[in-house]
Amino acid sequence: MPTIRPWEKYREWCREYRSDVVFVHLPMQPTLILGSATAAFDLLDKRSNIYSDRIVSHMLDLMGWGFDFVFMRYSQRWRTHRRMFRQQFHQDVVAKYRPVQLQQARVCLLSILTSPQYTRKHARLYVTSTIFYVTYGKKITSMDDEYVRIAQIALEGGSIASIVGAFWIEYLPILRHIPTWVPGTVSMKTIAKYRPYLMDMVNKPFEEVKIALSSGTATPSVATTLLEQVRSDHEGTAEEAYYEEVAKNVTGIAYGGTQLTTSACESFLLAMVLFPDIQKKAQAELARVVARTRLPEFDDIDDVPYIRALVMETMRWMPVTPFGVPHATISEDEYHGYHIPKGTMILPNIWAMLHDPQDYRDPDQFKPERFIGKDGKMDSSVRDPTTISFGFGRRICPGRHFSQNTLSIFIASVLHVFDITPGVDASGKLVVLTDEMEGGLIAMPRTVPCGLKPRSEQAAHLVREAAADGAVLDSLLAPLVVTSSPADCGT
Ligand code: HEM
Repeated sequence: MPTIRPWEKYREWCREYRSDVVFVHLPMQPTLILGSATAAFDLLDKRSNIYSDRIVSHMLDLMGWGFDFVFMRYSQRWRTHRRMFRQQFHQDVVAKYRPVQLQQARVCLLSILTSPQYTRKHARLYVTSTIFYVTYGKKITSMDDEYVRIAQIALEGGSIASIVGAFWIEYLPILRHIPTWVPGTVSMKTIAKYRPYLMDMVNKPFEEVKIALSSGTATPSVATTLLEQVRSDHEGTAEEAYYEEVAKNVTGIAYGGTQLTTSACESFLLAMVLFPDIQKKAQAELARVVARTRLPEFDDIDDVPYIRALVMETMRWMPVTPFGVPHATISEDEYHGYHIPKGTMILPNIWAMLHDPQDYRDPDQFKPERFIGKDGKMDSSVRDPTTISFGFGRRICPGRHFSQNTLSIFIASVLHVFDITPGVDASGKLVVLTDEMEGGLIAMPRTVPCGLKPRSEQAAHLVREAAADGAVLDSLLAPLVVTSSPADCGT
């Protein structure tokens, strides 16, 4: 199986065989690639009762990812985890996290104003600090924070372990018994390297919240809500330990989504430089609706259709999970005359679906206009890319509402305050940007601009004022203190 930008190869195969489904005979792993939205909806949505399983990955399992219901088999254990997670992140609940998202977006504006050459780092910090605050009530002021570093390394391990076809252990599980000192045991060495970080990522912050809760000093968060709920429902029962573990697991999962949301923020920044006319149009809408005398709020988003379309186009143009998370069949099936065996891995080629010229003309162009009708309102006849980019059926991303809010307020805030240009690298050369993506399960733009300049003195003043007048209150306010790390301009 291709391991570098596999989504492009998968599309090639579908074109070569003139089919929107292509069957690949991997050793011991029948695999079906879905190349069109129709095939994905037909199978993963309409037949979700048999298409909602996951393939057991020996790499992920041995690394410790069994806690994460993203990778769990379709089972009662998965249902319990998903239900508990959903209680904290469904559409109506996520509105309560908006003040944190807004506050962090403004901290991010101040950081960009102070050191635009670190824009990529600031965007990462924005998404990360938001999720850490919401899940653990923990304030994160730097990407050098111990917990952030642990989580980043753990996720790097997850991303590497999930590359389809990259590790022999998936096909020869017996390899797990070969000691790591034997030359060539890449799988076991990779597992041994990342597992300790994963354990710390899940356990450490949760244990901290538990201690704080017992001493009455915990900041309200998803973790405290879940712990209190477990205590009220199960204290003293045989199930208490089990539900507490579920609470720990679902809280630990949320950080996984930060990589994806960060990638989406980065794609937006890149698109604004590669398509400068779109940037100007979006800024004009914000100037008209929000006016230059204040910063955007969540309530403004309903009144700026072009910005909403721009958020949708960001999710379409550079999908951050280009082939989603593979599903698996629970029983055998038939589709368009093809026999699909039980246990088949299903790879939805999300990237190809979102670049299908039949649904999205000139798919490589960044054109929010495609989602807006002649009346200036959202055109519901054009397929909303978020019905694809967040996956399908019973496994659809349960963090999507939270993530969309994080992305929308970032986009509106940055565009209202800054002109986005390529920027210069450490040697003073203009950054050369490309629309290439890199990564595996999670993809990101290879280059990100860092030339963000305040649109006016008034815009810069608004950002400083928001910081000074207490709209953003505490130490979170401090713009990222950049120490010795090199500028992350471009890459
Ligand atoms: C741009 C941001 C995001 C994108 C594009 C995205 C996309 C996806 C996709 C494609 C899946 C697999 C769905 C399937 O199996 O068909 C998924 C699953 C999941 N996502 Fe997201 N996601 C994002 C952000 C988040 C965030 C912020 C969170 C947490 C707050 C989150 C939590 C989850 C969880 C828990 C699952 C597993 C669902 C299951 O297997 O039942 N995601 N996401």
